[in-house]
Amino acid sequence: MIKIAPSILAADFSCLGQEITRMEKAGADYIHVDVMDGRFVPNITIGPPVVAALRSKSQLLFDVHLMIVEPEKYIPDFVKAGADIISVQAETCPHLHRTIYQIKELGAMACVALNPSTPLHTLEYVLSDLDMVLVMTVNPGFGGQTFISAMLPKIAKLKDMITTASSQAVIQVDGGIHSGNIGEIAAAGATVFVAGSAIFNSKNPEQAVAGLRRAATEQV
Ligand SMILES: O=C(CO)[C@@H](O)[C@H](O)COP(=O)(O)O
Ligand SMILES: [Fe+2]
Repeated sequence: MIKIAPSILAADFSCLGQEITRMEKAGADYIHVDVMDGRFVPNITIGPPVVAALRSKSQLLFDVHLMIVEPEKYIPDFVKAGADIISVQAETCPHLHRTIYQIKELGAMACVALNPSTPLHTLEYVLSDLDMVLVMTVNPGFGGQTFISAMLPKIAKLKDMITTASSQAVIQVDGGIHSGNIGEIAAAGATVFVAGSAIFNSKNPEQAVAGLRRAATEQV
């Protein structure tokens, strides 16, 4: 039930293929791919050709987090490249319902990400259409930031909204997750955990993944 998704933003970009294989061997469930455009966030990372090149390196689900403006222009390319889950930031989607259905019609799982300051009611009328909701627990753009603890009540409130809406959506969290805080985040209702620094900066990624999973599972 608990899913651990290493973010390759913290990987060695000179050998991303090997880094992904290393994460699969370490017991990861998903590979989290952060796509940044230098416009929605002040950082630039990778695009569909890199995702396509990495696709053959792992059987794991590719969880592609789009931190880009006008994501609807690029979603088909990312799905073609091998994305299994596409997350769009709600702040970039004036036609959010349409974008969610664009993702689903292309055969990928649809997720909407919310910045820390974006209210949950943005999702009120689309919650039952979603496979996952991503609560950003840092302001997007960089790895290695500190978890914003005000997101704990937000996660708990989202969990209630999902139950009330009889939605199948699971709650993902991303930013500043480590073995010391994952328990309380799981207790609030999250089940999918993105972790970059906590896994890639560890000397033993297998132990890091197992430790995160154990600490989260104990609280569910
Ligand atoms: O989307 C983002 C940042 O914008 C994340 O996926 C980070 O890459 C997570 O890194 P850590 O906070 O775990 O180091
Ligand atoms: Fe991310």
